[in-house]
Amino acid sequence: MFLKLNEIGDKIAIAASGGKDSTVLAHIMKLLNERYLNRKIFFHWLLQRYDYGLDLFLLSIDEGISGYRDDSLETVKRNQLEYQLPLKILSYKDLYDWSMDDIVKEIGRKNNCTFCGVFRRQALDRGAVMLGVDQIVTGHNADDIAETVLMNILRGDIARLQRCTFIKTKSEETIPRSKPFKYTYEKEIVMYAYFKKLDYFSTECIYSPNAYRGHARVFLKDLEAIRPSTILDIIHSGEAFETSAESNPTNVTVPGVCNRCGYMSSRDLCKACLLLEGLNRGLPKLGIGNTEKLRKKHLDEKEKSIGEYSSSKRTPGNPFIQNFNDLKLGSDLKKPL
Ligand SMILES: Nc1ncnc2c1ncn2[C@@H]1O[C@H](COP(=O)(O)OP(=O)(O)OP(=O)(O)O)[C@@H](O)[C@H]1O
Repeated sequence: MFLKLNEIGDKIAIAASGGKDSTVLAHIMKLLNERYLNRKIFFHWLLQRYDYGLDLFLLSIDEGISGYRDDSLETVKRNQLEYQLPLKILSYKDLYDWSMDDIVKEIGRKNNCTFCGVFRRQALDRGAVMLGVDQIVTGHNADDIAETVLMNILRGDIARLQRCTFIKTKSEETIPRSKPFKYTYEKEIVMYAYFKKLDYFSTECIYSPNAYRGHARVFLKDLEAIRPSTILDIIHSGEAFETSAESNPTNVTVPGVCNRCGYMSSRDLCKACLLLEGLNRGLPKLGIGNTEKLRKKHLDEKEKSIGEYSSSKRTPGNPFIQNFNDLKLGSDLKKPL
């Protein structure tokens, strides 16, 4: 499985949160990569199977969640010493000027996971570019993927449903990501970590109790109690929806860059910049839910109020007359990579 996802000589960033999944992932990748120098010994062929020849890195994102991520990053640092792998840590505060603590203060505990997920995805991509890796691997397990399939069905998000079960992303515009634990149950990972006495951080995120994912998780656990194969059944159902870019235009992403941050995006303004724009303007709901509707509504309101505003007072630099098209030209929020 691991070898099929990677090629010998690949540079791989292991997305390390300090939790059980990514800790087990780092442990196993390190183990599979181990090189045995004494090749003349009798069981040479047996031992050589581990010699994957990958160039491994740990990549962690510090979302700025006091009492949670700071502690889990300490676990990552201990594992870095244990596994002797280079570690890169990037923080939301440095990349976006907002930590999750700041964001939650601004928007409350509803929808905060949307910000965290979008920012983390981009932060991991940015870290991967800095490290010059060919691929990112994450610790998503079978339970996580089944939850995602369920959530996409419940939200009617067909585009995501068609690609959420890919073991390796197929988009040409970003660094590929793979999920080697796609078919591994969470309980197997916990047992492995326990019996191998791995050092991992097991506290749930303090800002996620209200997340929609939590409801999908509870529902899934109830179903699993009735029918043990539920998790893999749901993944297989999700796979039945998988479509390639050739057969379905919704899966086609046009490679490009965000006009604001210059980072990879299939749209003029990437989702992270749209969310940031909302935060910086005191309109935190701007990038949540049906973005198109909100963009249009916001634009209409601006245009209406501009019409009521005396034209003599309008100046090109006046923020009052900025609309969303102006965002494409802006660079005030741009942070260097
Ligand atoms: N802050 C982070 N830094 C780096 N990678 C992360 C981070 N948060 C999540 N990931 C990656 O995404 C995967 C799934 O995220 P999830 O939120 O389920 O992680 P977790 O519960 O904090 O920890 P884990 O999945 O490692 O047990 C992780 O296994 C890890 O590979």
